Amino acid sequence: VTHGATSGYGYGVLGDYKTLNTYYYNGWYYLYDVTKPMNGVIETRDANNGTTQGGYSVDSNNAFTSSGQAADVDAHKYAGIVYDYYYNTHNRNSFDNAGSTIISTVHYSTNYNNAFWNGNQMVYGDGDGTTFIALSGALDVVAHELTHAVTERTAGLIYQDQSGALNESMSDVFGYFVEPNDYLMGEDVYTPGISGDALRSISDPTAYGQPDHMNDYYYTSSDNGGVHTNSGIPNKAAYNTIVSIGKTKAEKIYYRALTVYLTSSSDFSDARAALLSSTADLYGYGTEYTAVENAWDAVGVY
Ligand SMILES: O=C(O)[C@H](CCc1ccccc1)CC1(C(=O)N[C@@H](Cc2c[nH]c3ccccc23)C(=O)O)CCCC1
Ligand SMILES: [Ca+2]
Ligand SMILES: [Zn+2]
Repeated sequence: VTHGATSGYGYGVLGDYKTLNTYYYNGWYYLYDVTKPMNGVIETRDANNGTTQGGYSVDSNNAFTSSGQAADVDAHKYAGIVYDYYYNTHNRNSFDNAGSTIISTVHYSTNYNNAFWNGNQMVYGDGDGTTFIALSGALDVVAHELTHAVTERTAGLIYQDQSGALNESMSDVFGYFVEPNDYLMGEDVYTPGISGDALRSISDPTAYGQPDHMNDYYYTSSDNGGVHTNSGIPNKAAYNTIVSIGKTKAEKIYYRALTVYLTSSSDFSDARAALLSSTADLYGYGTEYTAVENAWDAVGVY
């Protein structure tokens, strides 16, 4: 066979073994996944501590087992898991619902304690080893970043003030829906020397300095009007909703609100209305509807 889909394996950022959808071509194995429906492709690249998109992550024997490959392994595996979540749960084919290739670049810059969606692709730093380890090592972070792409292609929530905090919240909330084993964000890659902490918590935003009520909205000019702080308020409302109606119904109303009702300038009150409309569409005006009303009442958003 000259080229084609292959199955490889590797070790992730936390040293865990995982199988990989790779692609063989001309003597090299690529982190290039062509197994998704409707030709959705996932490709992973390596910036080699530079700040370019980098070249394809490749290996000579389809075993991505070196320490330098761990970030590549997780970025690739987790992007595939997030693709599968959106396709299987919401029938969405990639971030644009048109099967666009999902591109990740790892080893971005040096000691880079962050990750981002740059409008075209995901980019992950390695962390400095104290504040963070390689950020693609957390499935909820990967889901957070890819959800920015979904939001951009749907509601288009402007990344400023309340619409920006909603944008942030959607990424944290879908980060939970993809990785529902805790209500924390980023715990797997944050402060390796400290256990049990995280970047944020949707069950208790105040644990990490975020407000969980409109009375404590943080007015600031930094961070696009405090989008990573004020997201605590809609995050808490989402937690309240999840606890009362369950994940399966909650993720349906959130996806419908994001793709049908929310717009670029939606504020918190618009989000309440969007979620209530979505709930009514899907489940009527019964217990689920009341639960969503209560969830937002509790954070002071009407
Ligand atoms: O996607 C996002 O919202 C964040 C993107 C941040 C960014 C934006 C523009 C250019 C570069 C970086 C990245 C994440 C984030 O929430 N970052 C926060 C918290 C944070 C991470 N690393 C930091 C270093 C210093 C200060 C704050 C941070 C932020 O940038 O505020 C999301 C999940 C994990 C990292
Ligand atoms: Ca988590
Ligand atoms: Zn974000």
